[in-house]
Amino acid sequence: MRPAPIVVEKEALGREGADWVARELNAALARGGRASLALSGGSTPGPVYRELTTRDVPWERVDFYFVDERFVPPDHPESNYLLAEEALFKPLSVPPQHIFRMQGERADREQAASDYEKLLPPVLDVVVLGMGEDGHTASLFPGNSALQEKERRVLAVVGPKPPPWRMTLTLPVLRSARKVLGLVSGAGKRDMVRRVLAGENLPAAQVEQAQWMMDRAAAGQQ
Ligand SMILES: O=C(O)C(O)[C@@H](O)[C@H](O)[C@H](O)COP(=O)(O)O
Repeated sequence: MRPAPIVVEKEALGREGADWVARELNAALARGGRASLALSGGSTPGPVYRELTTRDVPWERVDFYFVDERFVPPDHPESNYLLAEEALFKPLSVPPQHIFRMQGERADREQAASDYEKLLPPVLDVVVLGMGEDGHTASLFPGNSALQEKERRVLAVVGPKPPPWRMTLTLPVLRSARKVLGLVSGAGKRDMVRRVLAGENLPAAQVEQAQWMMDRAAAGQQ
């Protein structure tokens, strides 16, 4: 069943998002062993990542993965890795062996995607998603054939959001994740939020277990 969305003040999105992720990571760690956290890019998750660095989580037991990556080098301003590195990995001093990066600098995009499949755990514990105004999530864009993928866990795709070439987890991976937080902010996404929550045939609506968390503007409350 699709969880009811959580609506918070814009300034509280980072804090509430971080509380949610920290709680679910700790719940996953309470089962023993390590926990996996997969990160998205875009503008909305940054404040959540920064807040997370102050949360009480045994970070040395967390492995970091990526939901998607743009085909740019890891020090490029458009790199999702760079965002996570600055907001999360550096402040937490995460050792490199706990960071599983999508290699956006590779020329052979197909090979880079299939290499990443080998790194992914069978099931991700916690996933952070965003959503675009067109209803995309991860780098799964409306109308793209990647949405039909049933076998491959990671694909190289071309999308309308620049930079166009991207690597993305596929729906089977996202749909099998234990906990998914979808972050949305701004009035520009209001219409799409409504359609996704109504279960229309849009990429973001396919991840049915996602807990969407948004500010009032995205929820159409102001
Ligand atoms: O790397 C990316 O582009 C993404 O992971 C993408 O799916 C993003 O989460 C949404 O486009 C929302 O992005 P904003 O938060 O910037 O609106």
